[in-house]
Amino acid sequence: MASVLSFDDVTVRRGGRDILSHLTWDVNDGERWVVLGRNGAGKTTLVQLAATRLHPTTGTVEVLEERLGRTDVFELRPRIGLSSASLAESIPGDESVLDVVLTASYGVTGRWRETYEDLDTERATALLHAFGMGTMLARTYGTLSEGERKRTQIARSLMSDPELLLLDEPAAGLDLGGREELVAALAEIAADDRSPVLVLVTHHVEEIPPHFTHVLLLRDGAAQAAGPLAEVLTAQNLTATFGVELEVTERDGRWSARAAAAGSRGRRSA
Ligand SMILES: Nc1ncnc2c1ncn2[C@@H]1O[C@H](COP(=O)(O)OP(=O)(O)OP(=O)(O)O)[C@@H](O)[C@H]1O
Repeated sequence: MASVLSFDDVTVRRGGRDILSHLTWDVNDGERWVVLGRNGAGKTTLVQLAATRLHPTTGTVEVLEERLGRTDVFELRPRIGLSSASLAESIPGDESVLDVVLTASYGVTGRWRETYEDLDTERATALLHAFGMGTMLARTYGTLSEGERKRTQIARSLMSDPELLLLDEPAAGLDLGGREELVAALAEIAADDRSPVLVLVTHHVEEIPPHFTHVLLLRDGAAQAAGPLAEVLTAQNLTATFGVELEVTERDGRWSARAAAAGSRGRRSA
């Protein structure tokens, strides 16, 4: 099975603190991972490493079998789809929806003098249709609702037909209907053998789409637990990860979690 991500004893130090600490994590072809952890656990830092936007302070990171520090990241980046808040912030408000997606072919945000083939335009249009944005191709990004922006960002992240797709909190800011539409769209991608390897960062187990296979639980920059969803997403592991006594249930591939009843509700451990 081909390795897609391989983190070996990875530490990232910032401001005198280890924000990722001795993390070892392997993602292989065909897998669909969820990364869960409370605020500040290091999830976005992990995505930045996987997206080749950041190098580890110590340890090694291999992305698509290329080792960071020994490879040209600009050649690697088109093979990786990324949807994140920091990338979204770099999209100009006056960019058309079609161009937001089209410009991913060159890994840029903001159309300038690049030339695009008809095939690129057709692919961008098809992706926007697939994410329910087909009637808004000419709208400017700045005029979209949060849900429409999120769908445009995901269409963009698929434009280069990536081998690895990183989605950092794609459901943040969506209403219930928007979240459910997104979860359904991601479930469809996850179920398709031709889809890239997926890594989805979230705070909420309710946002885990069906057909996801593995979970990494991060706490204080370290792996609390990692492995197949059904084995790892237990009340005990979630409680340790979030520092609150939690109960977890699964039905038809969807998960939910709530504070455990009787006495322990809302209590945080150190
Ligand atoms: N450049 C930096 N200098 C100092 N601290 C940093 C820097 N970047 C991130 N951090 C800290 O590292 C920790 C992990 O940040 P990160 O954004 O990876 O967490 P996260 O799990 O994505 O959090 P959230 O769920 O709140 O988005 C946080 O405490 C953050 O304040």
